[in-house]
Amino acid sequence: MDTSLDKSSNSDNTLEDGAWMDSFDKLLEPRPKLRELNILKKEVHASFNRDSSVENSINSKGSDSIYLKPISSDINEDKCRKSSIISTPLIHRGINVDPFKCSLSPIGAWRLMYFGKGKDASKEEMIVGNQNKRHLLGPSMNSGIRTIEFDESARKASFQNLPTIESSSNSSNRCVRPNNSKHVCFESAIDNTAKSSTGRTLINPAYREDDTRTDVIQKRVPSLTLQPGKWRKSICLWRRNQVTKRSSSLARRKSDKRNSSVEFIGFIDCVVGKRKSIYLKPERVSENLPCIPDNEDDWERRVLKRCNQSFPLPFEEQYATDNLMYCVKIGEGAYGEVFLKSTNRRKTPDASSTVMKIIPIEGDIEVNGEKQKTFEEILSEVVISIELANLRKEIDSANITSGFVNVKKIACVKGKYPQHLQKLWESFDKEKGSENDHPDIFDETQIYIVLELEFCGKDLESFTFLNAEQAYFALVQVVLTIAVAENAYQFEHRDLHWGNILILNTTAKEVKFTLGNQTYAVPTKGIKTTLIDYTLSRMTFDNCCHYNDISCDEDLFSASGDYQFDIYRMMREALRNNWETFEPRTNIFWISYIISKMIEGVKYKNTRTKIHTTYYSKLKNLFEIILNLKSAIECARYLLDIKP
Ligand SMILES: Nc1ncnc2c1ncn2[C@@H]1O[C@H](COP(=O)(O)OP(=O)(O)OP(=O)(O)O)[C@@H](O)[C@H]1O
Repeated sequence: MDTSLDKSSNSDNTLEDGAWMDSFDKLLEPRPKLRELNILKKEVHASFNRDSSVENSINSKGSDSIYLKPISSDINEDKCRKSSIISTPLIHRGINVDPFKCSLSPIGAWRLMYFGKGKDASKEEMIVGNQNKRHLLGPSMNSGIRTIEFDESARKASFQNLPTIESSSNSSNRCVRPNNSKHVCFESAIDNTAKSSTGRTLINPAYREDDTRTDVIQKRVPSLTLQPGKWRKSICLWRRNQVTKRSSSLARRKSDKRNSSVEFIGFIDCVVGKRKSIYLKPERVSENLPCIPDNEDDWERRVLKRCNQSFPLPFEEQYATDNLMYCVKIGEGAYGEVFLKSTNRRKTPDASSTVMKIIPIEGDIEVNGEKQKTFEEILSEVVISIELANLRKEIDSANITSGFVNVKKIACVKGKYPQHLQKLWESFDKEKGSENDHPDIFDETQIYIVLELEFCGKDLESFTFLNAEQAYFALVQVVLTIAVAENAYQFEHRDLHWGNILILNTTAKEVKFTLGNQTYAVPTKGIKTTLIDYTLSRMTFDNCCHYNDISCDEDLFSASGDYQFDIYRMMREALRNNWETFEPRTNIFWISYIISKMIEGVKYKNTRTKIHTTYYSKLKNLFEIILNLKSAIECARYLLDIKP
């Protein structure tokens, strides 16, 4: 085997495909077929040995890797680098160049068998391409070979319900292929740990083998590696990328008579689930009826009522330049744009600033690769946002909290995107790069919902705590906030990752909560926490259950890269994939995740003090028992030491 590389004579310092193979290897070689399918990147190069493929997979920065890169950080990649390297580094083999340009390993995470064998080979590859588990082609962060068996009925089920993948950890690692089923073998993991962003590992007692809850873990096969925190945009981008690849590859294959019968199954229709609202009145529960008749005008009327309007107002007038003197774009989602309106010339955000989320709705054109939301779909988000914000108003004196983001105003506007907002969009694009469509795509008929929210500070991921005591009391605030909403509205947040907990410094000494008519004052320790983003949330309001049906979102349930992605699977298991069900344990799962982040993940200024050590131990002890609790209310009682 010739491993020599002449850097000077060839800028592409890679071996010829197949250079490392002997004749037997060549017989079994699946890669040309994979490349044809566009499953494997064309620029994947042969590795020196099988295990070095992991290096191959992590040395690329530029290619369209299955690792979804954050806009601003490489944490995920670094973490993979730390945890996945299993081979001899090139340097130890006396090679001082980096011949590997790809980020997707040809061998490492997958051990594909039965490719390229006999007449049926191409057919079989198509079926692999058809699997909803297509993204399993990613390098696993963990080790251990699993045998995965796909047959036709299992494949269908995988679109509807729980994963169809069965663990065969007790059986041999070899696949045996009966005539009528398709088998794919690849490396995967049964990961019973919570991984920190620093790459260290927290073992959660709930994941021990003897616990029935390990079913959750046994069933899942992590594959799509996501950046911890905000996942929606990454998953959307990844899906768009996959769809583009697949449609061009499908077009190619359609022109190929031999394979013309093979079709891909669409999979981008369920990006963040489907928002639903159903009646819970006893006589209507069994019918699962929508809260209001399926009449488009009625949905619009309801949204407008929530906006205190009877028709959409002109966008340009409502958000005129004069009202937006100190405005800047601060973020974006697949749903739309986020601007910050400050009250001072320096545009420094404070509690008087307003965050404006501008969401185009009802239009025919796709925005950021997505269909626009309808009045029907936006209604329940509007209702949840308003009612949770109203919990601060003491309307219901039994349950009071200011822990949910305050909604200053919701407006429904119509027209072209105002020029000055377009300019702010362009400045953001220039400085940070936007993945969204330019807002000049909207014409005068476009309708938008503008959510004006109180500015609530930095998210948990970027905040630096003084010490663990401050973090502990932040946790108490979060738990009480959820507990109050749980009590008032059977609320479950369902997506409480560290990007959705905001923290602002405060001079107030304490923050009050009323939970079931009892008022508690929690020390702030100088900070106030606020929860945002109810896209996946569930609540019962006015006999109506508002929830997001993500039962078919296989990609989200297959994601890995952080304990966060186990939580989606744990919720699915607890809810038996019926997302309208009230199951307050989902709140406990997220509290467990937040504690894990406070133990490993968040930043602390002073870690050498006694107070830090004391509260750090408290967090660790709490992490040990948290999954034994059944609701945020029970957790609040536990933290406040209240007897039930
Ligand atoms: N009330 C608020 N105060 C301060 N910052 C906010 C507030 N609401 C949102 N942000 C910030 O604005 C940015 C966009 O937030 P948002 O939650 O709407 O988008 P996202 O969650 O990234 O999108 P998606 O819902 O698609 O995941 C984030 O950086 C978030 O921290």
